[in-house]
Amino acid sequence: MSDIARLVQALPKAELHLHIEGSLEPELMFELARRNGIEIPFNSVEEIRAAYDFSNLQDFLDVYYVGMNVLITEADFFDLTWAYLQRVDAENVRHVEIFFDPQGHTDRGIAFATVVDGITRALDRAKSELGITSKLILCFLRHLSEEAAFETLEMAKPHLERIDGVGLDSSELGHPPSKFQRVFAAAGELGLLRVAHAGEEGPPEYIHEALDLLKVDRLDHGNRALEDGTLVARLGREQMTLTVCPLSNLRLCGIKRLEDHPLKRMLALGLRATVNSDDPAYFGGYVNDNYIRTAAAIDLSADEIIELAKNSFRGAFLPEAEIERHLAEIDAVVEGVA
Ligand code: HPA
Ligand SMILES: [Zn+2]
Repeated sequence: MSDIARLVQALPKAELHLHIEGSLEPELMFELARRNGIEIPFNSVEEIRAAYDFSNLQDFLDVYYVGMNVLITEADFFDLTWAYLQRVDAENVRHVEIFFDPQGHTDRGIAFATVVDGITRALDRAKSELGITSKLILCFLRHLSEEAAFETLEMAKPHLERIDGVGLDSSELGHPPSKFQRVFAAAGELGLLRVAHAGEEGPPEYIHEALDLLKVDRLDHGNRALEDGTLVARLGREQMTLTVCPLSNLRLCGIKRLEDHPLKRMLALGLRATVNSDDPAYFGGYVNDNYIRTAAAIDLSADEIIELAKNSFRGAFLPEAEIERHLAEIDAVVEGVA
């Protein structure tokens, strides 16, 4: 193992940008298709992997929504989530904030409760057996209507004890945050935290809207903020956490080569950037791979890697004392490694 890989493995980390449906590995997709008698347009695990050659976000989403059709029962959602949690436990991830896309399921006739019950059963087991803490974030699909988002928020109401926040994902271009201003306001009144994907493919204006209209507590991606100096200054001043996903950016062609990734520049500009996997089964790497491959490509120093791990806790929706405890753990690990 390289020195970088050893450091990344040793550091306690939080993952703040993970779509649980995007952790569906081809092997499990195949198994669930068989278990549930669902037809998928692939004949083998190799054929599934070969289809993961995307040229933009929409290209990926088209495959992602087909993949999630195999998720039917509470046990399926449990198995999916538990597989992810075991995987990141081995990478020394101590806290996760997981997105789920209820509309991808309820629109296929799956009960909202089936989805939440399966996911939360795995999260509870991770807490008791692995010591991994978690938050759960309901994402609205932005290519669908405001009305559909309100219906989804209504379905969530009996489950608010288990849902910590709302987010906004799916096709960004043509679906600005402003479309969801009212539903985010309603979610805020219910005491939910707010995040949104913005600036992944969309222009800086969408990031301004996420901040000003959706009143987000954290920003997902945010890469295109770098095109707008005023926005960069504001994000730095407010210490807004950006959940950056380098391998996702590469696979969805936001950058041509990982060497072109702006993560180092973001840190140098004083932005609170974090490293995350987004949809690890589709983008070729879990969180540690994102750290290690990016560090090698853009020459991140040990101090920058440590700062990224610290930022993952600073940006987490955890009580201040918990954050401080995780930061102290990182300091202790660094002392030990040094
Ligand atoms: O990377 C993503 N971007 C937008 N929506 C998504 N839904 C799952 N993954 C993504
Ligand atoms: Zn995402």
